Amino acid sequence: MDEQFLDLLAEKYDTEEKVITEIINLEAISNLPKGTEHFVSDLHGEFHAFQHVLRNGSGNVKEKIKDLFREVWTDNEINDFAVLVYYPEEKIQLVKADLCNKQALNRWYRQTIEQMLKLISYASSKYTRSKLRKALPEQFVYIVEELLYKTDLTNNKDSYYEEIYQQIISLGQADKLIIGLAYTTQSLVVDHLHVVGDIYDRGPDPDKIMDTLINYPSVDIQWGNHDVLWIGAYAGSLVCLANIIRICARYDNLDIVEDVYGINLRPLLNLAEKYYDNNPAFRPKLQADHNASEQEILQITKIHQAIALIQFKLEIPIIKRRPYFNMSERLLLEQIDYDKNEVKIGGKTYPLENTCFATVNPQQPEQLLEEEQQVMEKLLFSVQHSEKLARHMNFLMKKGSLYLKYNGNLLIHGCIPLDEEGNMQEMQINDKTYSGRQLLDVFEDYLRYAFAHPEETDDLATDMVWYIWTGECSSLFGKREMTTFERYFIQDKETHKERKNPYYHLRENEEICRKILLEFDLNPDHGHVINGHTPVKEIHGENPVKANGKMVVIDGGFSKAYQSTTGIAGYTLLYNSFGMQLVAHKKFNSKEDVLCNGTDVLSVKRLVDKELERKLVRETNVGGELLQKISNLKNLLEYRYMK
Ligand SMILES: O=P(O)(O)OC[C@H]1O[C@](O)(COP(=O)(O)O)[C@@H](O)[C@@H]1O
Ligand SMILES: [Mn+2]
Repeated sequence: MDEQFLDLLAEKYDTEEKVITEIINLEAISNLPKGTEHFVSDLHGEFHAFQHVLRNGSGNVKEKIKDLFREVWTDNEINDFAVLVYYPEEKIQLVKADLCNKQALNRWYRQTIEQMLKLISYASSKYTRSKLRKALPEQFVYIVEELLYKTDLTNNKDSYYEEIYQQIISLGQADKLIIGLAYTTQSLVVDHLHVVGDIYDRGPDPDKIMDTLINYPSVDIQWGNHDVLWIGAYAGSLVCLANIIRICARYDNLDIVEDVYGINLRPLLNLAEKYYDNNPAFRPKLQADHNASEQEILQITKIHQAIALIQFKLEIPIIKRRPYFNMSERLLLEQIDYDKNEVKIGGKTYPLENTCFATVNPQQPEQLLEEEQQVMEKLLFSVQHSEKLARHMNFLMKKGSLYLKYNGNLLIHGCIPLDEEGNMQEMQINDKTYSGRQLLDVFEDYLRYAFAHPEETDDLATDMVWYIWTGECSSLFGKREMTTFERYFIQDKETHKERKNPYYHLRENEEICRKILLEFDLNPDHGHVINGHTPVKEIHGENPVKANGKMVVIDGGFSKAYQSTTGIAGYTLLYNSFGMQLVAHKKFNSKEDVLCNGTDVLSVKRLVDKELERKLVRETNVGGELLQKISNLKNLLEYRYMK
């Protein structure tokens, strides 16, 4: 082993005792049961529903409460306590309003603190003391440890412990302590979070989700196509930028762009007011509780058209300069007969409706008006100078990747592009052909390059980010085409269909999933492919667990806009030392509903896979790192101290 490396290591472990203590410590940790992984996907800006799933650990919190108190508590008591763990601040206020005098409240405090400690002790039983310490509310660590680790079998210290409880209450610290312990419990039931893509678009609060993730102790992200669109905009792709604004307009979410990220929409609005009018195809999809006035709706409708047309124009030169994107069928502005108001697609002619082509020059439809050009330049400047967006995009890059191999599983938002025979679909980029894992690695390299060079706006890397959003070989899109134009302007629903990659029917087949796992050097006997992206239509009997358990699809639709097609409000997945369980969530109404009615979103659990033997830390990704560290320390021991 490299002596220089060992010398460096010796600076930290400068006595034999220190080396030995660390080896013992790491060996012990690697023999603990593996921590619980929590998988979520397709959050689509639904911050409150996401918060709820995080706070209840996909049902894990309640499960632990039941394990402990099932024999002695009613269902109502269990629910009440669970709600206290999820939303401690609000629940304490409700309890206070309910209890009529101070004595009753103090009794409640006394018993609640003790119950919380029991729960924490149980939820932390597979972790080291040091890990638990880190999860405890900082200002109470000493007191809580004292109460958690009481070992006095002779009862000599009973009054000492009782005094601690009473002092906490009389010094007015009970609220703070209970709140802190509730958050400790939430963080103990899940060890690591995977977000399998699509944080952005459609719902109102992706920024709040990003802030939550930034503060989450242990998380990784597999980018979704919508996340890549935002990364692309920040990286200098004008067409990605037009797309994100179009989608925000469509879902009445322009506040995210304007108020949250501070991007000035005034120039775009001026342009929109000048060239566009009301148009039924471009009226925003409004949330049930919206309070937009007709005048505001009209403004959004105009912005929506202005930016959609800019998007369609911007696509043309990219499609032309990248023939291997194989997207010439999407040059639709060139296929329009502007006099007859018709378009030709796939040899067929369709009448157009709700058209708004005032800014289009039929001879050169790709040409932006000078005003449009200026609007886009200003928008891009604004986007690239938004501090908040920079923080969120940098985090997406740091914690994110196109796919992830983690504890034997393959996590990917969309698909592995395949041909009808189940071979890895090939894509030619410049003069080279790529497929499977190699293709995904190339995509990721381009995306990272584009992000690192935001000043380049028309290079291949930047175009490639847009391709990942919408190209047929993209592992995040997985469809032959995106029919945005047809959905706005053509009535015939046949044209709206987006043909899915063969992956989406082939993934039902176990052999295919095994082949994919092998492509990524994963063990097909133990691994699973975990996908988001396509809403699982439970109401039509679709099964999220496919290919004899090798494939799990967890997009059940956090996105409110899609809940009527899925019939539920999303799936999440838990993977603990005993195996994998899928959780189906019922629709989340509001935090207030949970607090007032004590009803949790009912979550139905289903076993996906059961480990024959309990899985230990040493068998995980993190365990691999620990074992490497142990081996380094053993080398150090020999090199430095055992001569
Ligand atoms: O539901 P909308 O807003 O019309 O969006 C539809 C578009 O979204 C997409 O489904 C992509 O978004 P998802 O990744 O959420 O599926 C496109 O394939 C489709 O054209
Ligand atoms: Mn998606």
